Amino acid sequence: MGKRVLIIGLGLIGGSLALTIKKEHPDCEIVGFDLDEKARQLALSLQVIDRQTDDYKKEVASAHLIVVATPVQSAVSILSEFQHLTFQENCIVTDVGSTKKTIVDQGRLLEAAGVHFIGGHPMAGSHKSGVTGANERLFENAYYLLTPSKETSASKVIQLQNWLRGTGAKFIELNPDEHDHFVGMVSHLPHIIASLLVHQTGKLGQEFPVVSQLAAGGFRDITRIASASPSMWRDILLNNKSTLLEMLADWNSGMKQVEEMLKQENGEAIYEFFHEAKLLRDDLPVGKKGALMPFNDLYVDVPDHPGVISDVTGILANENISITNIQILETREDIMGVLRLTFRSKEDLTIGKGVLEDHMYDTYVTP
Ligand SMILES: NC(=O)c1ccc[n+]([C@@H]2O[C@H](COP(=O)([O-])OP(=O)(O)OC[C@H]3O[C@@H](n4cnc5c(N)ncnc54)[C@H](O)[C@@H]3O)[C@@H](O)[C@H]2O)c1
Ligand SMILES: O=C(O)C(=O)C[C@]1(C(=O)O)C=C[C@@H](O)C=C1
Repeated sequence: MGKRVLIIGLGLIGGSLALTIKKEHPDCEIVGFDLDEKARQLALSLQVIDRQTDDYKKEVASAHLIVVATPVQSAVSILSEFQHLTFQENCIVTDVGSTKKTIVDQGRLLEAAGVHFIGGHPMAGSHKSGVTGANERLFENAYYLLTPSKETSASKVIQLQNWLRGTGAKFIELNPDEHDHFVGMVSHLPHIIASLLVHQTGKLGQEFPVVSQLAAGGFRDITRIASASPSMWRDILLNNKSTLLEMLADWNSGMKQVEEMLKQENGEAIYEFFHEAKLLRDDLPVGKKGALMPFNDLYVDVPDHPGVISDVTGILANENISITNIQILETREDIMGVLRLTFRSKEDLTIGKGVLEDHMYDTYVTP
């Protein structure tokens, strides 16, 4: 009889992890629970899970791996309920929450009772939520952050990585404070900024509806994430409050400096502000594995006329090169647009770049 995995929270991340676990461990049984009955039924009919339960507490005792994949606040409550339950001796409990300190503090109480808890956070996702967006390749090449405590045995960490190896992610260990600080900077603060930008634009758009039509590639790129789940992000902010308050104070003082430069029409300072940002941004690890940049992406300038996308994909298909994602970054009438193609590997990217250039397309690895 194979092992049993219990996934609590059958949304984008829980569903995607269920798929990756099943891919690498086809003999295991994946049991799924979600508060929302529709999500449970959907996960079952999409074959993301093998079986659903409406009472996870009954399943805990027979599970070898338990993944809590709910929004952060619910994850903390579920872990606190776990204290009253009985687990198999070798069961590993993990989570996927975007903040770690409060969850790990709760998980540690379980460790004290002999349960192996290891906090986790795959640094990949989407602004989409729900099991319909589940994708077994979501975590490929991404960093998967783990926050074992000093007491967690190395063998348990390796066992968890083995369960999760189908993600194709790169594991990194951080302590929960480091995690919340670093991820606060590269994920949580940007989310607040993107959302405020949408609010400010929305206000202007109420008065001048044309504004929303003017919003082009730049606005779309910087605000895509504002379409994500509000309840997920409410929980993230509430669970990373002190870090984010410090970062917002820094942000406000940075904005004040920009305001001063502008009031004084200090062109030199404004130039330096943008120049330094450009150098820093250009120096980010493009092409290397990293939480900040997409991987194996090629940008292709394309004229905005019908058939161009099938021409590009056809050229690649003739060379047997698969693309894992294609995105149109900018489409303005009669003006050049940009396609972002994501390849499976660096080799595919290099060959794809070569053949597209042979067909007179302009391509770039950095946008
Ligand atoms: N979306 C991302 O980009 C991303 C990336 C990495 C980590 N995360 C983290 O993963 C977790 C899940 O995010 P998601 O994007 O999958 O969200 P989601 O909204 O797609 O799914 C969450 C699911 O949890 C269920 N749920 C809520 N409370 C529950 C409870 N008490 N018991 C059982 N089920 C419950 C919801 O019904 C929903 O189906 C969050 O903690 C989030 O911070 C998200
Ligand atoms: O790509 C996106 O849409 C995301 O917002 C993913 C993202 C991120 O900020 O990078 C969001 C939250 C998660 O905790 C991890 C990843």
